[in-house]
Amino acid sequence: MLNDRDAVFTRTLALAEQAIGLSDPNPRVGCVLLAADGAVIGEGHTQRAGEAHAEIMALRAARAAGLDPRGATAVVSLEPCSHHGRTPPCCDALVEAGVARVLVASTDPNPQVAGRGIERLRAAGIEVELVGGAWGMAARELNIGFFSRMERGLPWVRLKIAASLDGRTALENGASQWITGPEARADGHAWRRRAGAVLTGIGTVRDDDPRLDVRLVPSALQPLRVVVDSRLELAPAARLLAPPGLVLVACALDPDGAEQASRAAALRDGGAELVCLPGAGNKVDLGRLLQHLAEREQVNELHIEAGHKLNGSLLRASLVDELLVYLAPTLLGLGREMAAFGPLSSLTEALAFGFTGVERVGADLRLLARRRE
Ligand SMILES: NC(=O)C1=CN([C@@H]2O[C@H](COP(=O)(O)OP(=O)(O)OC[C@H]3O[C@@H](n4cnc5c(N)ncnc54)[C@H](OP(=O)(O)O)[C@@H]3O)[C@@H](O)[C@H]2O)C=CC1
Ligand SMILES: Nc1c(N[C@@H]2O[C@H](COP(=O)(O)O)[C@@H](O)[C@H]2O)[nH]c(=O)[nH]c1=O
Repeated sequence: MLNDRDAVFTRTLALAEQAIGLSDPNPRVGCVLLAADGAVIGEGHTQRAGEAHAEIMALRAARAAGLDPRGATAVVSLEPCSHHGRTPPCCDALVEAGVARVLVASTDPNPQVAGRGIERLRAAGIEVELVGGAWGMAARELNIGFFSRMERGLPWVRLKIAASLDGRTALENGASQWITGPEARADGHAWRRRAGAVLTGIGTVRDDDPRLDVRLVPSALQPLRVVVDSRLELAPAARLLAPPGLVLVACALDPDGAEQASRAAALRDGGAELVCLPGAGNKVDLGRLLQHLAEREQVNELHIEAGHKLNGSLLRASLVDELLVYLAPTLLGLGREMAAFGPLSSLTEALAFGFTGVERVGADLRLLARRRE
């Protein structure tokens, strides 16, 4: 029985959270169906892309329990879809089911459809309330990458760094495994799971031969692995070319040019996709790469685990929205910094972030900070 609005939206958002690592590139949405007395008659969340949305799952659950959704209130975290994508519109399903009222936490940020679902439901005689406020913000926060892709044509870029207390991410000789403890590393995988892609630089692949997959926490999906590799130096034997998941190599050379055609062929034979995005100084254009990831690969959240050079370039170009920093209670002295940029000539040039979270994870600290405009 959910009579209280906060309780019902808490449940709706908890359902939506269950779509993390499942529904990408579709948004994470939850739906609760309530009878007139507040009894929950069905609930659901978005499934894999191409499969049922939250509203359909909730209607199915009600019917499977022998309960009639006619006259019910549907509580949804995001406006029901009104268009034919890979599945038919949820609005039509709610209308056909005879739902009397719909409470919506947030509108859909997709400019082509925003507000249309609400209009369509109202046109069918359903009472619709756009609740917004704190619940609208919570629905948006859970889908921060989807909103970013729809509103800016860019993924939400989260840079993960594992560092010592004195800010070192590796020793001078490149050794870095491991600075943080097992709990922090598993937590890092939970953040990888939220992302449509994990991005790194060729320097990290050379030094660490990382896998960059999600394996320390369960996940239905694996993120795309992306390597910034201007000169196409990635070795076909690199571990990240092994399953699971796909790999995209971003280079600045024509991959089919005479000199690198055989290297390109070897990478393609290994299952990698290559994209040529040349920028200044014969390096990959990082801004165009982010656009490519949003537009072509439909990446909502981009998780970066790169070394100091690529981190520095991304930060300096204001391409990072959020920092996810794990701090280990150790000092490493001289070594590689978090991000190589500068030197700045004045403190007013500092890249400014605001802390949004701090938590102890095992023996380490996890800090979250967002870029200040
Ligand atoms: N503790 C931690 O959280 C982590 C630590 N590490 C450590 O970091 C070290 C590796 O660092 P690093 O060598 O800096 O590796 P990076 O992952 O930063 O890769 C460096 C490469 O990134 C590319 N790059 C940098 N800037 C640009 C730009 N503006 N445009 C396009 N491409 C760019 C360059 O590739 P190209 O030359 O092809 O243009 C450069 O060689 C290792 O010791 C590793 O263990 C790595 C990841 C995380
Ligand atoms: N050293 C370091 C991290 N390093 C990051 O993890 C990558 C290895 O990923 P994988 O091969 O999937 O296990 C490595 O290349 C680097 O990006 N991460 C952490 O949580 N803590 C650490 O101390």
